[in-house]
Amino acid sequence: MPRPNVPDRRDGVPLPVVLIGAMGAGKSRVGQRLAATLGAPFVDTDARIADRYGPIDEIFTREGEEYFRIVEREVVADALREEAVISLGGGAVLHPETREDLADLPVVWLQVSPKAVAPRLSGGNRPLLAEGGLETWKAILEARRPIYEALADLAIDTSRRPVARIVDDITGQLGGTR
Ligand SMILES: Nc1ncnc2c1ncn2[C@@H]1O[C@H](COP(=O)(O)OP(=O)(O)OP(=O)(O)O)[C@@H](O)[C@H]1O
Ligand SMILES: O=C(O)C1=C[C@@H](O)[C@@H](O)[C@H](O)C1
Ligand SMILES: [Mg+2]
Repeated sequence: MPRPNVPDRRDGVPLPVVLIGAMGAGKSRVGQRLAATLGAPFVDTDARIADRYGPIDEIFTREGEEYFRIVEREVVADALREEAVISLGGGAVLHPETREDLADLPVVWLQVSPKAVAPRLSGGNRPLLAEGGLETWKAILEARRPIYEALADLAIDTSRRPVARIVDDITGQLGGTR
């Protein structure tokens, strides 16, 4: 039976559907492609924060991470009410209210190995990786792994998979299952 707070389905995939995971796992890129495949709206909470408050690295520098998490929570809470594919920032799951919201929604955890993520991180502007690079990325992932694990309905390793295959996996595994 459909859940009351999962009001819509596209190709059998319940909406909203939420992508979580580490920096560079592919949440933005896979989310965009999944939304296009389903004909659903796409929301990237990092992009929305940047639209409303300016570049994320500048928010970190000017106001600090604690302030960023408050702003992020507001944007995430609004987004999770939309019938859309929603890609969260890597650390959005740190907020307890976001974890509560996600407990009732279909959540896909995109995973990636350190080896595969290294080249993906080279171009980005990620304030938490400004010092320590890949070692910092690994430490952040290990600290968050239990959270991602507890929230995920489906985990997909993106390390050596093209985006189209990942989207097929998601639609195949979530379609008609909830
Ligand atoms: N399956 C994939 N195979 C190869 N490259 C990929 C794959 N998925 C994403 N990428 C590339 O990796 C980089 C990071 O991807 P993306 O921005 O989607 O990650 P993200 O999870 O949204 O990261 P962040 O948390 O920093 O926003 C981009 O250059 C993207 O094109
Ligand atoms: O993993 C994180 O804590 C972050 C990931 C990015 O998506 C951004 O939300 C920001 O750079 C923080
Ligand atoms: Mg992203």
